[in-house]
Amino acid sequence: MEYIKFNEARELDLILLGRVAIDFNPAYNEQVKEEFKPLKKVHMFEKFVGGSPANIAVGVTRHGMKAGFLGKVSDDQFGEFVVDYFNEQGIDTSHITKCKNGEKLGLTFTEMLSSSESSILMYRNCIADLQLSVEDIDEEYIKKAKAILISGTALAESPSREAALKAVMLAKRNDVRIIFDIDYRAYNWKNTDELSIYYSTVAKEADIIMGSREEFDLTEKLIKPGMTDEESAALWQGYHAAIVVIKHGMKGSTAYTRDGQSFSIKPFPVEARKGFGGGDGYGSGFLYGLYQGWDIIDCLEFGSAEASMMVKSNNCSDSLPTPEEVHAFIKEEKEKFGEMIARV
Ligand SMILES: Nc1ncnc2c1ncn2[C@@H]1O[C@H](COP(=O)(O)OP(=O)(O)O)[C@@H](O)[C@H]1O
Ligand SMILES: O=C(O)C[C@@H](O)[C@H](O)C(=O)COP(=O)(O)O
Repeated sequence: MEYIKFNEARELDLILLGRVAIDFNPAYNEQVKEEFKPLKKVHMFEKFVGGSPANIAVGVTRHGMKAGFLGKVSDDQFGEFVVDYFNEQGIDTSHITKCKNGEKLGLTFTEMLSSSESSILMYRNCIADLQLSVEDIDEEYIKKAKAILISGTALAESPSREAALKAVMLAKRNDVRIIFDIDYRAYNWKNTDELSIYYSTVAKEADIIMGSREEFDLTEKLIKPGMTDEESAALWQGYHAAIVVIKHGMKGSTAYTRDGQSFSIKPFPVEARKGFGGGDGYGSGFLYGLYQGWDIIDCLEFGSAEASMMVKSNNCSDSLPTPEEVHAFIKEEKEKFGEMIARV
């Protein structure tokens, strides 16, 4: 069954709007192998493009999809690094603009303490990505896409907040599907009421909503706190959502479809290097499957496999796999652990 219809005539599969940053992760390669250790003890870091929507842009592009990015970068070498990297990947950068008042890209230092403990130290003062403004949102560009993905971080502050809401409104009137990745990062928000106001505004318009249980709780705070997954899915499907994906970390995740069905998947067991990057691998893989017209359970399996591959890796962007690599990973895991390893 087809749950979502994309306008096939559109040149871009997906425009992603929001956060792009720089990740500095403890170096880990054949020459320099930093073991798990506290951040203060790390001597060498590797630099990667980071930030959830930027990572998903890389992920879907590795899968052969055509993506564009709507965002703001710093007017310095880190900004150039992002644009160069995106160009090398084949991401359309025509609507990435430079900040004019010295705002800087966010810097993220990831601490990897053990396979189940990781955290991030963020430098986000005078931040570039939240400078995206309504002038940057061009209707002609939005019209080129089958769908737009809004990352919740973009709603944290003005002017980015209005830019994201404008993009949603223009998508709506131009037959562009809206994907809302709640992408909650506490450090961006002043209080949880604001968060519920803006998250729920976008969730009401979205065709697909993806988030963790905690993220749905935050979104629903001023509507009806304490809902079950089934109640949340029904709430958003009462607006526009055709698919609501609710994640419970290592316990697995479920996609609720508008016809009242639900499909669940578990993570593939791996030795994780960090918790970050799982959500972006999951999003990239799930959306790829959906664009291929696969059954929802296959989209979920693909997303879950890609998530597991990403938590195992040392970064959240550069290691995003090709479809062939994800298929090979799934095959290997099934040979080791059985056909139903991730399926519930
Ligand atoms: N330690 C792990 N091992 C395998 N898969 C994992 C692990 N941690 C997370 N994942 C996968 O990554 C997905 C997204 O992780 P989650 O923590 O829910 O989101 P986010 O990365 O957005 O915070 C999970 O649904 C799961 O499939
Ligand atoms: O920007 C961040 O919050 C952390 C980054 O290190 C990372 O690039 C990221 O965004 C990971 O997102 P996730 O896949 O949702 O964990």
